[in-house]
Amino acid sequence: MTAVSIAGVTKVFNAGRSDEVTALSDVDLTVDSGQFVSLIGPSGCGKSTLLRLIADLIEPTSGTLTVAGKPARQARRDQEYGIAFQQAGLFEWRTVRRNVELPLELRRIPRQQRRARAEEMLGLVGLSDFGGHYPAQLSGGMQQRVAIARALAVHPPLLLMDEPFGALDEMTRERLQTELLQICAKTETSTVFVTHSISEAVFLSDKVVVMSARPGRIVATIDVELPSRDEAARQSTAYFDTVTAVRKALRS
Ligand SMILES: Nc1ncnc2c1ncn2[C@@H]1O[C@H](COP(=O)(O)OP(=O)(O)OP(=O)(O)O)[C@@H](O)[C@H]1O
Repeated sequence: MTAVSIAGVTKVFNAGRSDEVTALSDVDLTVDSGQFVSLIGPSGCGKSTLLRLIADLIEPTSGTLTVAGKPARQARRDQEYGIAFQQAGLFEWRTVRRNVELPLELRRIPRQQRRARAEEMLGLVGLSDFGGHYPAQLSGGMQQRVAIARALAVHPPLLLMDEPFGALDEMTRERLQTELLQICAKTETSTVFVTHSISEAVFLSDKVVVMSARPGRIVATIDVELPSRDEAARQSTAYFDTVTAVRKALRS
């Protein structure tokens, strides 16, 4: 099964005006079911634009884009994906539990079921004891885990993440990377992940998509084959070789 299929997608902002920008030009990309794919590239190369197109937050100027085999618009209606951005984007006046319940409320899932699902998700991200807290009472890393729990609450087959760990310190970031991989494996979720970090992209991904700017294009797609996805993998030759390959692709 294909989680995301993008063919010949171009996105022009402000077409016909003096501030016209071709953010993406003729992009092809396939994300297979269960795959973890990272998008990496210089600032302004269209990573977030591509993610927003998949999420149907904006429309392509040309080309086709399907999510779970459906047009992006239909996939959004069917809540085929969850989204987590760099800012956790939690509602400060809602408890952690009620933040996670929000997408279920929007789906009109009965209260008891909502509560049970929220507890399950909080367990998954290691925050079972914090359901009654408010976001301001949590650290940045914990808030990010709540955002991931919320994105996964409707059990979406696809997770879209835009630099979700960008604001965190290195240690927290590495811990969350390992947790995210475990969660994705457990829930069989496909993921499209935007990052500026080569090491993060390589550690997390089955496939790293390298982009260039003006206009945004895919310049290389690098498959990642690591012996494992635990801390030991960060010391493996395959890991260092792949980091070098991504760095070279970014430089060219
Ligand atoms: N709503 C918009 N209106 C006009 N131009 C836009 C809009 N959104 C993005 N752009 C332009 O499209 C290009 C790609 O932007 P995008 O945010 O996708 O890049 P990015 O790779 O995610 O960058 P960064 O790494 O800095 O977050 C940029 O030149 C940006 O100025």
